[in-house]
Amino acid sequence: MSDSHRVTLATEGLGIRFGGHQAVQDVTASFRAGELTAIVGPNGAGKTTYFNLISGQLAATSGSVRLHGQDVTSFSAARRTRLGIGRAFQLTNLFPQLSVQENIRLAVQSRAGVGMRMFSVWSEQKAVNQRTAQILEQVTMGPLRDQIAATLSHGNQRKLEVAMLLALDPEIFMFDEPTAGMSVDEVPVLLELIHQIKAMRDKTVLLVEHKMDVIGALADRIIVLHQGCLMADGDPAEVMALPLVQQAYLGSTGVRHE
Ligand SMILES: Nc1ncnc2c1ncn2[C@@H]1O[C@H](COP(=O)(O)OP(=O)(O)OP(=O)(O)O)[C@@H](O)[C@H]1O
Repeated sequence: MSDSHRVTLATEGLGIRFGGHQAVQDVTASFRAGELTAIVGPNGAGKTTYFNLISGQLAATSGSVRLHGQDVTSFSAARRTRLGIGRAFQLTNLFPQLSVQENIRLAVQSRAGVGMRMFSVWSEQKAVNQRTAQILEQVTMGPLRDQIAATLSHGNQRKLEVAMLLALDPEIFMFDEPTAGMSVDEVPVLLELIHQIKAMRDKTVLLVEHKMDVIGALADRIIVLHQGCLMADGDPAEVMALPLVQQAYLGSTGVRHE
């Protein structure tokens, strides 16, 4: 099997119960390098909870999460991050009082573990500076490098968050409604960034998304959750055409409920 199609992440019978409510139930799915999977479903279907179970923000009450076959279900979120599960949080990863450049620099340093080897501080700092400049350019935020993160527009804050995730260079990228709250003209740049990540071929991308145009532009595959259960999994066009999905996700009128 080529490297870009190997399974990197999998959930087996994954579930969580909150008191009497089974928010996610018996979800078995595997995700491959070079593939972007959109996770869709009506409000309250369990999409964010499924994400939380994968990234470790929530502890599963049944089933397992596997990274390259290793069972990481009992690992903390921080440990999963170190192993390569990277999640863009809705702006909670930013340091609001630092500049764009300083934010990215911190993420690059964190990835590189700078400071551990004093004898090579100079060359490490040079490498950090180069990588920071490269990411600033990639996310087209060069002109904003000295702006304080808290003063950025919402769209640019979301972009900075993706930039920081890029700097951390995880193997698994998880995005939960990355374009939420963005203005129409801010959306294409972010989609292009996610497209670039997918085009790296060795990254596995998971995307929780409501907007059909975003899904259409990016998804190789769609997973549908409904009342916590996996209802469909497959090719986007085929999955969205299923009567079951049309009814549950789009509603009988064909209009999605935001
Ligand atoms: N910490 C929690 N405690 C209790 N119930 C919870 C908790 N987190 C989520 N739930 C419940 O689990 C269900 C799934 O919620 P979740 O946020 O995962 O849905 P979602 O598909 O992401 O919805 P949306 O599209 O509205 O974001 C909901 O009924 C929600 O109320």
